[in-house]
Amino acid sequence: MSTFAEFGLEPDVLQAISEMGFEEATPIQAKAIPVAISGRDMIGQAQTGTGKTAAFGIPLISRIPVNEERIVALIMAPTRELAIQVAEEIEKLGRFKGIRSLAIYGGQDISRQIRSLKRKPQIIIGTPGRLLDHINRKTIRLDDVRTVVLDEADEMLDMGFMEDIQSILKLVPEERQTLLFSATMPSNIQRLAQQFLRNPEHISVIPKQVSAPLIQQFYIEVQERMKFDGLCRLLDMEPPELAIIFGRTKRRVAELSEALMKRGYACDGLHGDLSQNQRDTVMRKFRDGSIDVLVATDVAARGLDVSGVTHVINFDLPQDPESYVHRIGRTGRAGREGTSWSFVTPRETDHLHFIEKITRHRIAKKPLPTMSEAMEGKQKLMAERIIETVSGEEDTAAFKWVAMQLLEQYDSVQLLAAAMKLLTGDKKDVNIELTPEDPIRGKKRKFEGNRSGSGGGYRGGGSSGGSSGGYRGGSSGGSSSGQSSWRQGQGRSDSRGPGTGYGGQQRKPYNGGNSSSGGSRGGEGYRGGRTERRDEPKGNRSHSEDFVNI
Ligand SMILES: Nc1ncnc2c1ncn2[C@@H]1O[C@H](COP(=O)(O)OP(=O)(O)OP(=O)(O)O)[C@@H](O)[C@H]1O
Ligand SMILES: [Mg+2]
Repeated sequence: MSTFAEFGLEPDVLQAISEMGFEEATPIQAKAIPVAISGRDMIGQAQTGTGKTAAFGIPLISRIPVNEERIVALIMAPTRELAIQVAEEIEKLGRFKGIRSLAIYGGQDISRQIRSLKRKPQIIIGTPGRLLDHINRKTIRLDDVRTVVLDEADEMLDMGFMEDIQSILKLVPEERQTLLFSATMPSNIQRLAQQFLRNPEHISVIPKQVSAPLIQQFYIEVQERMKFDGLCRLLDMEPPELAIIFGRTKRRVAELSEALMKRGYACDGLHGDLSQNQRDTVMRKFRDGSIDVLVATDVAARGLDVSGVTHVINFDLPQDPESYVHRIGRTGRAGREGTSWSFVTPRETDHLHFIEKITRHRIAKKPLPTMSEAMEGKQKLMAERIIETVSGEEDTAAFKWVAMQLLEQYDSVQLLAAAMKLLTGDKKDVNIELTPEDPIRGKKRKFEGNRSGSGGGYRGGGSSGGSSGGYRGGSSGGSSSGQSSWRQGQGRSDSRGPGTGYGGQQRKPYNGGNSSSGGSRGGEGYRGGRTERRDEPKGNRSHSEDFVNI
């Protein structure tokens, strides 16, 4: 358990941390902050939702002189939404010190970004494509950059950003610090690390199981054609506070969000075919709770941190175990609990078992919710809302006269039942037809089963020893990280009150990261041999638009 004061941070930075509601450092922060402040290169791996952003953000801000007027730090992230979010966190952390940061991403008016660059930010947070665009226009110079952070580095490689990253890093002085962060470290990351990092410290607080510990994971075996009704029943049976539903392709997400809207759910879709304005609007609505269901492609799988996400639903299974880990990691964050559901068609059960094997976590099978379970869930929600309204502050005076008149003529139970039926807004008669998706081909990975080889897998750093794949629990040195109970003391409070059935969720003490030593069982040798999961060829890339095809 570490308090932030132990790192010898400046008062301005400590004040910012405290105003953000952080009382104790998370395990990755406790280990990474001192190393990063010392200026060393580092590979940092820790479960989703455990504060990796501040783990690199705090040292970054601490190392920048207040009166610096040049760009001295660069953070790269794979998606626009993540760049925006990381920029917001950096902004908060650097507020009292007066650090200026700027997000640079595709889809946003470039001249506006050029105007903002005149404010002389010290930290740039960007997606690779747009960054290169600015570099080529000479509106961004990297000659003075002393620290580079690659957030979700493995995803950036996977999205085909290797060349862009190479071109960008060539322009950064060699005398620099490079930090690389992700919850997953497939073996291709080694290539990147070898090329760009110098004698990096491996810091990992991944226990045997890489997925976040506070997520209950379930799956439902369901025929493709039953998925949509199954989804509606699930949402009714277990009404989420906020939910993210992942679909495989952009078309799928567009169809699904439209279908859910038709059935009366407050939802919207997020995918790479939308304009940046539309994407921003959807994210804003989701963050402020005007919608409670976000349907998204994997564009939302990495890094996004939305307080109050209680459920993640894989409407379609992801292609690879890393995606699964990151997708479900949108819930169960910052010491809170969450639930994930995955729909698995009969032909995909092998693929699900493969995900279980690689993530070293059993996913419990549950039956498809029945219509009556769904109805019960809906009614319970309605009853809670009514009670909340009756006992709350809400002014119902305007309706009382009508209520009294109705009660004179009709039975009270009948009246309330009718009102609830109307309130539930049941639109299950609305006919919905989704274009069916092919099942994920659970094809064998190239290196699967290579038990003796030097195959990849999730490499947690830290631990020495064997070279076979699988998840490596990294912090073999018996870290003190396990029992800390970091959580936010204040700051992001949930706007929603109790009554949705999830509002009063307790924050649990953090108990991730208590890694057993030498966590590797070795053997899976998974090398992330990802088949194309995206629905657009890589060739469409241009530097003026970010390449985001999900
Ligand atoms: N020390 C802390 N105490 C309490 N809350 C914290 C602390 N550090 C970070 N948080 C909060 O935890 C949440 C998750 O943090 P963050 O997004 O950095 O996680 P992450 O490890 O980067 O996850 P992912 O792998 O999904 O990107 C954020 O809301 C953040 O504000
Ligand atoms: Mg992150």
